[in-house]
Amino acid sequence: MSEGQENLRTTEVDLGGLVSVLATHLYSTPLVALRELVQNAHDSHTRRRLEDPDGSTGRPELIRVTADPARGSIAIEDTGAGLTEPEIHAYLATVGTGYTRMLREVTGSQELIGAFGLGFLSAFSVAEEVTVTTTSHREPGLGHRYRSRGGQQYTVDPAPARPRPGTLVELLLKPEHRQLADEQALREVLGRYCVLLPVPVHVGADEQPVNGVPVPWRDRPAGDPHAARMAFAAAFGRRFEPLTAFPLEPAADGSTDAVGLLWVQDGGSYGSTDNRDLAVYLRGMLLAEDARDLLPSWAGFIGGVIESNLLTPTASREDLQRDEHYRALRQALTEAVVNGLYETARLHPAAWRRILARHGQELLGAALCDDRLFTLLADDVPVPTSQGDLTAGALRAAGSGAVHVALGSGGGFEEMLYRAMRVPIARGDRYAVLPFLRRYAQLRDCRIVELGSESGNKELFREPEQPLPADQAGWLAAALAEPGERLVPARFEPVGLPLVLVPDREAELKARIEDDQADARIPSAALRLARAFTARTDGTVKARLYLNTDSPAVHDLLRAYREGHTGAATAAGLLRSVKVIMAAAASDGPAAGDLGAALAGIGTAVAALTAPAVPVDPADGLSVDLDRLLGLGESNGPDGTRGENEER
Ligand SMILES: Nc1ncnc2c1ncn2[C@@H]1O[C@H](COP(=O)(O)OP(=O)(O)OP(=O)(O)O)[C@@H](O)[C@H]1O
Repeated sequence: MSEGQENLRTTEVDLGGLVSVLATHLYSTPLVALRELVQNAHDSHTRRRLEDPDGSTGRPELIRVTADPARGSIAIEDTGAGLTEPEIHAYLATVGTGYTRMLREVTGSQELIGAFGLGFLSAFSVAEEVTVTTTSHREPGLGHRYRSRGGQQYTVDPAPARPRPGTLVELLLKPEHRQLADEQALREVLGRYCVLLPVPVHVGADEQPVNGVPVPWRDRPAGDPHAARMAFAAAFGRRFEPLTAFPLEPAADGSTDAVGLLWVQDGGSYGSTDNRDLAVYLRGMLLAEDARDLLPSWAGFIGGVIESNLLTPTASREDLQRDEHYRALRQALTEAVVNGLYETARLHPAAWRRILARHGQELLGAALCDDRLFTLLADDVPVPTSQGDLTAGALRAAGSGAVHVALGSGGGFEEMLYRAMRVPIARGDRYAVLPFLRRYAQLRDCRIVELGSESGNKELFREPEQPLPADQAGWLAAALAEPGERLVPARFEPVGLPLVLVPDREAELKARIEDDQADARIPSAALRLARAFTARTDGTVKARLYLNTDSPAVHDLLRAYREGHTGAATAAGLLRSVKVIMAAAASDGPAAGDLGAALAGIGTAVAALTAPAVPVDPADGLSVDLDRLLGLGESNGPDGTRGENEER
């Protein structure tokens, strides 16, 4: 004995506490107890076949689960190997040890499910008393009855031999779990848990097993494989109808053994919808009911069932270890979804059209996350526009070779102009539309006009022939623009329109995306993409005030200013009011300026222009400054002098 080993002590186990934790806290739902017991019954069938391949003691046939609502009990009956009395003590009643794992190690059988020697304990999470009556196929004339309340102590007594080898497990349910004693509920739960188990599982007196639907990737059913896939998907997918179904094949490089079926669900999806639904089976038993994280995050419309023997379950068998097989499976599933969508587009055009119509919005985002998907979808996926859903190609054709997209949330002056020209405009405020079209334009080498951005507006608002002198531009900016508005002299149609305020849509978009982030409504991948596009916007310029240098009204205004005309400020005040009123009419959001003040400004200007001439006292040469009187600001000309027409 080495130094210090004389102090070696054995750790004490508080069996009562351990049993209680395992029985009541290991699993997320009491239904798992049913799964564990059916799985034990199934393993027992496999054991019997392995130990008695010739069937000298008869053949295992089926598993039957019955409920007695009056008594509040459930019974699981199998025709498997049964247990001898020593086996009851050594395996059933010893926590952490099971015969099943040993048998798998010896035989290498991949059909055996049990591994931890824990599952039976889960019976005590739902039952106040558990009775196991069993006859081993090795001792067909003997019967034993195990009985326990709570799992910590148990008795085993002789019992009449069962008519055939096998085991009957009876659960007297705790009052809070009595509702489980309902055969219809059992059909639903077991239909999902057992769908891939080869041994038939019947509920109550049913002649049809709950796992009677042919498994398309196993049974290779005769006839149309697509029809068989659709039938399985329709039977399994509880919430949605399948629009199409395609297989998950084993990876060619052997990185994953997973096989199964994926389908596109009916039921509209939006950018932020996540209806991913993936059930994972291990050796035929449901392991993870909602393993959505194995599917790509953009595939919110995909459902599926897969099975793999390489995955490792956690001890509760409700989740999977995140090991290299898990990662390889994720990769394989992404490939399978993309391949499946390609196959659907090629072989099932009607289903493809329905998928595009149902999931168009989400596919726009998906296309951005996967290059192959982008190639598939670029010309097919509908984009929401001012003229309904159109493909990017149709949008481009109608825009004379350019794709027009509005950055704002609808309306707006620039959009109005294009609508008048009957050019459809994509709704850039919708999920993924803007980055999708930017990428499309890059890929197809076409022009993209982003209405509301500075570059997009250049298409509408042309440079003036000559720049405005700085003093005139400065005066106009002070007289017409509010803080956050930038005055931009430009030429545009119609010339009758002297000025127009165009909000900076990129700044709006940025603000909205930051809002969305707070709401966590957009999946993070899509949000990152959107933010990358708005990162260059600093948001300080909230709107551009385009001043039409072709407009006669602007010519007159500038002339009046240059000449020091007192009416210049009155006219500018009037235009400022017009600006605010037009902006309010064009926007569906809050008014860009103070609408009340703008309306009042019109009245003030009209009053100023129609006020009776005030007589001038030639003695002191003073005149009444109308503008000052009206509170519209200084009316000084560039040099601070008054114009010759000031008394008019
Ligand atoms: N219905 C049954 N028929 C025959 N043997 C059974 C039955 N149920 C349980 N056993 C025996 O009891 C052992 C312990 O069962 P338990 O469910 O606790 O663990 P397991 O199935 O081996 O592993 P796991 O915890 O992974 O389910 C099994 O290995 C098996 O030998």
